[in-house]
Amino acid sequence: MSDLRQKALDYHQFPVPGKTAVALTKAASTSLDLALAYSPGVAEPVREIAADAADAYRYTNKGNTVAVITNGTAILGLGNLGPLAAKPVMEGKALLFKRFANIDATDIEVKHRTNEDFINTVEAIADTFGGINLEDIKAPECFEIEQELIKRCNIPVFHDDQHGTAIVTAAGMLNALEIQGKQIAQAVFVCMGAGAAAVACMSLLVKCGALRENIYMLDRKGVIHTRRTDLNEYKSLFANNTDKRTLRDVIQGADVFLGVSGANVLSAEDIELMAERPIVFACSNPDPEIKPELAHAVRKDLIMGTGRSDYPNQVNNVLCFPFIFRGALDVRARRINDEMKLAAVHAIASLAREAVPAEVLAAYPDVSSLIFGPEYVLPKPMDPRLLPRVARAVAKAAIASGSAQVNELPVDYLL
Ligand SMILES: O=C([O-])CC(=O)C(=O)O
Ligand SMILES: [Mg+2]
Repeated sequence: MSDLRQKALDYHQFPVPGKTAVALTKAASTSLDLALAYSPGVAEPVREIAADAADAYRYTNKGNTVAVITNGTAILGLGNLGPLAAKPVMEGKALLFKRFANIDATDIEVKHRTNEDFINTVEAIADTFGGINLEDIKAPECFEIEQELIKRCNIPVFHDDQHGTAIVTAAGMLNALEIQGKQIAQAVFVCMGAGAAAVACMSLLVKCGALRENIYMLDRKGVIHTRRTDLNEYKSLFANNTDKRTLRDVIQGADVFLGVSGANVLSAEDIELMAERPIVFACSNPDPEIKPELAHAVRKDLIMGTGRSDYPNQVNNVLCFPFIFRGALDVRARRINDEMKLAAVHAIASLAREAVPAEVLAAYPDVSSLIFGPEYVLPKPMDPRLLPRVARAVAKAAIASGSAQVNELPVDYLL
């Protein structure tokens, strides 16, 4: 592990500090180039945009940019370490936007006093960009911040830790349920954790057909039930009218455990109590709610996913955010709505059912085969089919649902 630590620090430090830089897309060698790029030529697009704001998409980089914005209050699973400490993660998201979807992302770390200050700051700069990816903002503030910014901005605002995570979780869950021979409307879910990812995952699974009364969500105080008086409005959405109070009470007979909480909170004895053919997504990073080795030792009929890249079935929002923004930007979507999110879920899920090209296998030399089944319920991040499939599905859904401002895709779009 200390080897990885030094490698990671060196990776970030050399040959230049950080992970991203600005590149020019136009010639800037001659005096004519400069006369076009800057004074006097630059005045022409200025006049066009002043007359019609939509021309910003035509004459500037707006339509291919995303701002990755945080306040550093919930950095990965590391906690509230402040905006500056979040910068490597935000640069990392920018790297992934560029690497997987050729989107130019800018990281922005905001220091603020009140939530209103944060919202005002983001609103004030939003028109610069084609979209806003909110990242690593703690619950429950993240809910209000996102909802308010969606209202105030004309571009998509998407809290990745809620919806990116939820979309990938739902895609993997639909596949895992099918492999285990379970119907989503009959499945009993235990969700350990009640933060941004938990609320978003369970809300999206309800939209995919899960029944609210079959969901038991737990926070630090235990099961979230209708007689609790300490719940915020987001947790209240999942208050179950039940006498069950503890993880042990609800895990008995459960079909699914989703962990978005902390390390080692699920025991082997808990897993033994689950229904036949259970599904466990233990997504806490870096240490899951239960180690896969321990879970498999007690249940041979289990499908297991984690947030980690060194086990099968990695549930990580990188399978979603570059591609959902690609599709949204390409049709100038005003919002990322439920139709677009569900289109992403189904595009990601269906890709895992198809044969994997040799280049994907080559990118994962440690795995011998990637065939739809208990060890492969989600595509791999390096799968080049993710970009065209997910972006196309999202763009089409944006057009069909009335969120797009460009209502036709080129016939060869992303082919
Ligand atoms: O960065 C990741 O790997 C996933 C993520 O958004 C988080 O943990 O906050
Ligand atoms: Mg995050």
